[in-house]
Amino acid sequence: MNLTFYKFQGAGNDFIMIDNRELFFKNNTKLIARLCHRRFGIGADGLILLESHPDEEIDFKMVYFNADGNESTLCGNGGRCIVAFAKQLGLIEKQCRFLAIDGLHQAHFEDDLVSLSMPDVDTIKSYNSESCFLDTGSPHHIDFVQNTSAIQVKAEGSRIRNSSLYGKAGSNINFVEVQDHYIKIRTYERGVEDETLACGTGVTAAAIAAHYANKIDTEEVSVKAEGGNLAVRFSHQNGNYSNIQLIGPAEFVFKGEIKC
Ligand SMILES: N[C@H](CCC[C@H](N)C(=O)O)C(=O)O
Repeated sequence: MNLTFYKFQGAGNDFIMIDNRELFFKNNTKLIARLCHRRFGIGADGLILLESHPDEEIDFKMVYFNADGNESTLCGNGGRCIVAFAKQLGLIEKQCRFLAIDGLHQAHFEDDLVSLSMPDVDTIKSYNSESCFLDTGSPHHIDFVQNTSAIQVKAEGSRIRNSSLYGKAGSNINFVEVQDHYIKIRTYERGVEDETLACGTGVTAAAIAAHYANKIDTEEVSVKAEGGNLAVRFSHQNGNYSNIQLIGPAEFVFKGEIKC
């Protein structure tokens, strides 16, 4: 059987996109892991299905799988890429509403960037002044560091992710450096089990954590990831964060067919 797929990337976080409105592709952990494999497959951080939704007010449904083949929680960059994919398919124009595993999301285009609504954050667990945990649709551990370039992200990220701190479910691990007018981030991603060039829910978590820790005082934060620049906007009141938007590029790379 030949499978048609589209490859997209958002700040270097890359995904295999499949138009699954005919429900042709069935969830198969081994197959998804092979498709995401950088040598034996197409290669990607994750695979995303675009499916129809019965409610005409909802443009489509998003189903996300990590590179290990397992379905996972919200993918922020993947959410921005599926919006660009839906536009390329002619499903939407300038804005949309779609359903993901954590609920409804709105998205719109800002010039050639995609802005995605992210879930509210009202609980942040501070371990100390330089470390915390929060969930932005996916779980994120944040360590504030002096210099992200000096971090052995795969080794240190894997150690924390697999420690007793996060049990079997684990967490994504972010190393964040706060500069005057932006923050830098490097992320070890759960389910990829390696550093990715960007992580949308991680970028969102880093911006909110930096504001919560009084390391920044603006409600719009520029974030430099290894694979590109993103921005996070939010409203804040008494430790509650709402109207959160993740803004950044979401680009088509190529279309292909693969026997599977
Ligand atoms: N690996 C993450 C999901 C994808 C997150 C990332 N790709 C993003 O853009 O948010 C997890 O299992 O929690």
